[in-house]
Amino acid sequence: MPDTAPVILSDDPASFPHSVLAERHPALIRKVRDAFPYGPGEHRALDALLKSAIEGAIEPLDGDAWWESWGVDEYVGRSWFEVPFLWSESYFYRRLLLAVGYFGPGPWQGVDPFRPFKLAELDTPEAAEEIAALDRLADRPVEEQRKALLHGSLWGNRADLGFRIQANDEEDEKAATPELVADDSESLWPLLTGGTLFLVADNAGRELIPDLLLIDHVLRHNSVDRVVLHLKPHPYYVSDATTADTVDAVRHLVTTGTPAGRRLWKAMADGRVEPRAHPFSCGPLPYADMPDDLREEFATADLTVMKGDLNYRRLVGDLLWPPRTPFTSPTAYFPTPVAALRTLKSDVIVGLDAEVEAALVATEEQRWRTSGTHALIQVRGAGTPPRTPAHPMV
Ligand SMILES: O=P(O)(O)OC[C@H]1O[C@](O)(CO)[C@@H](O)[C@@H]1O
Repeated sequence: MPDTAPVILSDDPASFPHSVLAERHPALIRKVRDAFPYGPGEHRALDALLKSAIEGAIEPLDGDAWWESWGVDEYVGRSWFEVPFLWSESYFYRRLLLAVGYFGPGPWQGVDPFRPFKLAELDTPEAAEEIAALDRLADRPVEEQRKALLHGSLWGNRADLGFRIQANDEEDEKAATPELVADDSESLWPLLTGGTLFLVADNAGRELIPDLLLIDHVLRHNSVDRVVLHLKPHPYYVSDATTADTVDAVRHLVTTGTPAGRRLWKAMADGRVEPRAHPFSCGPLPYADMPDDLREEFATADLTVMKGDLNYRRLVGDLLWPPRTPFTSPTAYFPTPVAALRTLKSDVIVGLDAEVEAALVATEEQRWRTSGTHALIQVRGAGTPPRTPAHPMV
């Protein structure tokens, strides 16, 4: 199997990355503009960002030491579409926050432009049903509870706990298994037998609620001593969870009378659930390039669970790997056993069986890669020696 693969760019107008930059980003600027009564200065900055993102070039982020270390100077002057997709998407969110004055100083400093969307998610009937389903789950055998909670966390807002509990085993297989293109969950549970779990969170709202319920479960039933919850230090990719979003989610569980809410609140107070927010979590690079302090921190985990599509891209590299590349290969550098729970929303994929890939291509051509209708649970246990892979820059 190859050690590396082509970096995903956005320069092909027929590609998924191109549509993200050319269509989703402008639509997001419109949404944010409509959600707040920003003043003329912010509107002008958003206009300038829109123009730059579509027809302009990468500009310096003056005085930003992190972004300088992440290669901004190297890309200045190049089209957003010609630099790695992973890099340009992150750069977009940085520029968006700058445009709305998030980093201040000024009246909009610290005002999360995505907060209204994240809060709205907590008040949906689907979120209420998911919490209600927990009561019904409480009487089930622990194995059934953990499977339902794992799948609730995996599918985030798509396949709720209600669905998992109501379906009997046969229906469950029929409805869920074909959607899972890889399922290493049997290797996951033995890794969750004690010590420290690092969970690298993805989205707030209806994804974070099941993540928190899973955390509560492994603290109670899997002898996990401590969970380090990696969050974003500031708003990112619209719905990514920050500490403030986590507090909103735990408070929501408490105010809806969910017993897990009180337990999680207490676990945060006594340090068994510890939020972390490293600047690299909003960086535009793969985890293979993480700084030494973060690598050393991850190395203290007994297991790291990466949630979501973006974390997957950063874990294996945002590269066009042959889909049958073993998951163990591009993750071998990671300092701990690592698991990915991800719905497929971008072109990157590794660890597929030949038959699974053939069936997906036969029925959907390449749409399965980005449609969000498939998911995976992939695990690399202990025993694969860490190494430093080559992640090419463009
Ligand atoms: O929330 P998730 O699962 O990380 O998904 C984010 C994904 O959405 C996209 O930004 C596309 O909209 C992908 O590029 C990215 O990987």
